[in-house]
Amino acid sequence: MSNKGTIKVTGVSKVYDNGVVGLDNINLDIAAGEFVVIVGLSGAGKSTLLRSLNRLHDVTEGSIEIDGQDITKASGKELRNMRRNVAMIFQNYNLVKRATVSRNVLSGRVGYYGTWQSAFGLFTKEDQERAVQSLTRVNLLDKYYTKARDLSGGQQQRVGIARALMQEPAVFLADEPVSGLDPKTTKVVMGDLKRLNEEDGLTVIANLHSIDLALAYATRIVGLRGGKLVYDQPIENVKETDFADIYREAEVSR
Ligand SMILES: Nc1ncnc2c1ncn2[C@@H]1O[C@H](COP(=O)(O)OP(=O)(O)OP(=O)(O)O)[C@@H](O)[C@H]1O
Repeated sequence: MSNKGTIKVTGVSKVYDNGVVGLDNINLDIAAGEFVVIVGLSGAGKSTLLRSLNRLHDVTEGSIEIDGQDITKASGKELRNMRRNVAMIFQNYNLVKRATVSRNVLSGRVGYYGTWQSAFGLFTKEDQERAVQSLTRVNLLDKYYTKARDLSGGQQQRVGIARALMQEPAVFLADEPVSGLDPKTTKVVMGDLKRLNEEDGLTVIANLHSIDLALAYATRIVGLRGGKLVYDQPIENVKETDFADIYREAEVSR
């Protein structure tokens, strides 16, 4: 089996410019195809960890190997290639609201094009076909020509998933992907993520606020508190009572 989709976080700390410690010496080894849910109080460092994994921001210390390559040291073309491999969906979807669904989905492909090609929207036939396939996988092909702003929140998030799929990633980061969605829509979005995880072997790492969702979808649960990793167990070992400790206030005020 290839190691596509493995992540090795070693001694990672992140101190923001204002001195706030976002992450404090995180060590984490994730195998390809895991569905890791990160839980913890607001401010525990969950988003900081996700944003470090695709280098949306730099870390202060430590290394993050994706498929054996350290993304914290990569630059230029190498970094662009690594970023393609690590797709992300966001709490607020980050779609271009006035653009069509197809245009939003195709934009997931820009990492494969030069600047001028993507500026003029010169996407190849293959990529247009790829967009059709991505939308089909989230069951939204009928919205191909619809403007993103005319979709419900759940549909917008699924467009976000289709857009992320265009990168052909091995790793899928989901930063609170279902907050604000009703229970039924939440199930559809989480179901899409789980299906991609199981069918394509995508490594999924999701920040979630709901313990029930964490228990329902994760193969492994990681707990953060005050920027530190305080819990890391495969789902078989997780007891509901474990969460009380993860959700305890961090002792050190930051
Ligand atoms: N850009 C920033 N500049 C300074 N401090 C920041 C920045 N982003 C986050 N922080 C701080 O870093 C810590 C971790 O924040 P982070 O957003 O990672 O937490 P979180 O667990 O994702 O919280 P939430 O569940 O509310 O999204 C918090 O103390 C936060 O205030």
